[in-house]
Amino acid sequence: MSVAAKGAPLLSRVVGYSVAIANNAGNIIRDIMKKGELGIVEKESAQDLQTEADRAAQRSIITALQKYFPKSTIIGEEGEEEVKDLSGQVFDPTADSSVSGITCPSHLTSVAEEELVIWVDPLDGTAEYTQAHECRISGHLGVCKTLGVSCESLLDHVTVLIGIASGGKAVGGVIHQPYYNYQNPGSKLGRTIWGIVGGSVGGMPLTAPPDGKLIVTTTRSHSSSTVNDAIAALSPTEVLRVGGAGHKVMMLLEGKAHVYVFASPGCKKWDTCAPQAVLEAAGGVLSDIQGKVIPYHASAPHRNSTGVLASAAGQDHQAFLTKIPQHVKDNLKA
Ligand SMILES: O=P(O)(O)O[C@H]1[C@H](O)[C@@H](O)[C@H](OP(=O)(O)O)[C@@H](O)[C@H]1O
Ligand SMILES: [Mg+2]
Ligand SMILES: [Mg+2]
Ligand SMILES: [Mg+2]
Repeated sequence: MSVAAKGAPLLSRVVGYSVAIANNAGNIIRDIMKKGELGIVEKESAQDLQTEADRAAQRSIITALQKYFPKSTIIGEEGEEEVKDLSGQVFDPTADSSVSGITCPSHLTSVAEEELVIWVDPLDGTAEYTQAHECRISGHLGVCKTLGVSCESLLDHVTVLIGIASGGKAVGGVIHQPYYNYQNPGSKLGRTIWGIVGGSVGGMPLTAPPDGKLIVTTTRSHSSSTVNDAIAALSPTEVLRVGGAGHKVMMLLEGKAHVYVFASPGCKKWDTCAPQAVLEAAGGVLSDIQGKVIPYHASAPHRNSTGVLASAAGQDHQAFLTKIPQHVKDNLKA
């Protein structure tokens, strides 16, 4: 059923419109990088930056969601003030009928707008976005001398996250990756995956990670002894250190990693709500490092102070949890 269809469940419409809204935010993010005026400001620290792309993407996402779902509660990473200066333009998602096949499980078909809490991360991977920009203005080509990876590849860590919660649970989500396909100049950039837990998932093919290996994906910029102890306890065959909470979960969905381990209080509800919903729609699991469900009520603390553990579909999440050392779990108390 098309999301525009009158009888479509509200949750299906929110997911369907959010795909178009996230794709539009991806255009804004790419345009600002192209113009090269990022307007970088520090938030809590020099490691916690915000760019004009974060602000403009958030304005476009939240004003559109507010217009079409005014009774829902919308929480964006970049706070209230970043939404105020409206240029009067509100993106219209209803014209985009590219999304089809969204199915909603019976227990979610009657969810009311007032029950929805929408967690928005307008640009996940700001550090990688700004580093790629720095590389460009300093004329780096190919492998970046300071980073040891190709500067352009950092752009692949950037995602736009729109997560939908009902009853404090992640139930729907959209992950847009604006620089997907950057390796093929001239090709269409960007891809978007969406899902409803217990319903359908779509937008990109799902691939299981390889047998006979255990590939862990984790932080590239917030390591600690606790983070590394948790990783070592799983005896991985490979560790991929990358940016972006959304990007790490995409790696689980496309078979590049078996598990995402982040034994640190670094990420927030807007980093995990959308990835959790899409991952669980695809058969995976996301919990905190103790194995507890992450709450997404409007009044939930924004910080995920007890870490993140996410397993690809078909992996034994409980077995991973059992291997996490007790001192790691003790270090990450709520
Ligand atoms: O939206 P941003 O601020 O880029 O989100 C951050 C997360 O908050 C942070 O936890 C992630 O840290 P790691 O790279 O160490 O996983 C960062 O990548 C972004 O997702
Ligand atoms: Mg984020
Ligand atoms: Mg962000
Ligand atoms: Mg941020």
